[in-house]
Amino acid sequence: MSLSLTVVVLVVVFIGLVQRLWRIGSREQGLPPGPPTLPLLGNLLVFPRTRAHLKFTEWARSYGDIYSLKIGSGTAIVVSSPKMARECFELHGATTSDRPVLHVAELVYKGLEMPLARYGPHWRNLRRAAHDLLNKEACLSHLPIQRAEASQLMYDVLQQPQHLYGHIRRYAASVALSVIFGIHCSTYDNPVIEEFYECQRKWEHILRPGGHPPVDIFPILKYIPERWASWKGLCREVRSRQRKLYFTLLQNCIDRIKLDRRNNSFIEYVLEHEDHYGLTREMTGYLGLSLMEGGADTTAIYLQFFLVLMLAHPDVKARAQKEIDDVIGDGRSPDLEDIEHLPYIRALINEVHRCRPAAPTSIPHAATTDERIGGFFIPKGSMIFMNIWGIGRDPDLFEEPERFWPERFLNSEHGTKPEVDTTGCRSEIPMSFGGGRRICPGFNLAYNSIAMNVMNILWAFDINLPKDPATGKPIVPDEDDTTDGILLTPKPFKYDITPRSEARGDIIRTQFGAAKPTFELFDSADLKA
Ligand code: HEM
Repeated sequence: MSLSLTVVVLVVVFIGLVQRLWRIGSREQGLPPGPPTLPLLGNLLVFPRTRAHLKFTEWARSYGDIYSLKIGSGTAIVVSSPKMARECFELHGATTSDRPVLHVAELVYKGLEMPLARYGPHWRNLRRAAHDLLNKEACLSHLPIQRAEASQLMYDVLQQPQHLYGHIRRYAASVALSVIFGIHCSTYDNPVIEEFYECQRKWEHILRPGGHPPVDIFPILKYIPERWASWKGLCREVRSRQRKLYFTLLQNCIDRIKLDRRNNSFIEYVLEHEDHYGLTREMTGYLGLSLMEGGADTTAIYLQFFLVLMLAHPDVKARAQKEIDDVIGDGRSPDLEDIEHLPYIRALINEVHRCRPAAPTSIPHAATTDERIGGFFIPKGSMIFMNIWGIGRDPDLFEEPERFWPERFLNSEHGTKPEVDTTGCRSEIPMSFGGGRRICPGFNLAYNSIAMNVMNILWAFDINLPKDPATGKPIVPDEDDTTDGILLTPKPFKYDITPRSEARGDIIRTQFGAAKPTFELFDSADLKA
């Protein structure tokens, strides 16, 4: 080959390479529309690093209920209507139920935690076991401890109203610990509860924007030595602290079985049926961890938002309290069955879910094969977000979507405008629990906790805006003052909470006293304590 021919070949190869590289980051033929891309980077520079749900929702108004974002050569899909969510996660559930591989999650969980586990036999085994704990009938057997815990929450608020925030967090973690590991934690400063929330806090710190470099987009960053990568040390710390916590709780269950002192906790049951569920001991430990992580924070967040919304919307609170007074009165506190007779409070519960979903962009799913959804091409490996926040605020679906207005759920089962076609929506499960095969398995347990405590709080307490001592003006909480991340947690807020009557205070005290035998079963369960 002559020199000039070699040069021509090299130039052609070079141009070909440049063209290929240039195409990286651009939107492939057939993908859903989306914001304009840049060569190599795609939408990386505009991809929201904080409060992603707000930008996702703004883009949904421009690009529709399914749109795409390019992140380098990768693709993210955002789904923003109930109809598209159903098509994507239910009709195509066989191929859209995977999770994206996140390097930091691999370092902490090694693929064993259920919410982030890949779609496959390991996840299926965990999910099957979780279903046996959390299905509607199984949740009936958790009602005694849930009722006892709810009575403690009311009692704690009565005794120490200034620690409302901590009481709610204790309640949510202790219900999950009792049901899963058979351990009741009577105070917020209990070491198990403290360690649980501390591990959660550290994990959220790693996941926060800037908490680690974009290792999933630039895999070469994985090889940065640990002395220059503090996030790696933090991942190791979280992993070891979590293992210590959850495998100690697991050991407690093993010891109780050995001593024949079972208290019917879920993990005791799983330990005796590991073969049936196809679980190793390691997986059983991570099952307990997954359920704790999925169940405690989310329930606490819901109840905290409920209180913030009651403070900010006294008219709604007053209507809900009138309803509960008419049905329950002064002589007893509400019970779970009462919810059937309280349509306004049911509507209020749905409206809190709509306005303040705990996980506004859910946990991302991933596609295991090339798919066609909504008439568009969805490539294998795409990350798929369910934009729960955007769905709840779609003006085509909801009248005055920014308004906190429970009445919308009185007029229509789904809270949507009358002309909206809701065929196929799962009426019993609000969108804030995700969708498809990965839909939250804890819905029934969460629903019972939420219904009991919302009714109890409205019945027992008046929650009002406190006055600024300097100006005398009421301090209205900022509903948007939350942490940022997969979960949006309201920051501690100011409030005035008082019992609604002496008679109701007495009922709370009596009821808490009557709950003691239920707690005893779980209090004596911590063999190490
Ligand atoms: C208000 C309360 C709750 C909310 C808003 C909530 C919300 C969610 C959401 C949005 C997902 C992701 C669904 C998806 O990928 O499509 C999820 C998953 C999950 N939740 Fe919940 N959740 C709540 C309570 C609970 C409870 C009480 C438990 C268990 C005790 C629980 C355990 C889980 C687990 C294990 C997953 C992972 C499921 C999987 O990947 O297969 N959650 N939850």
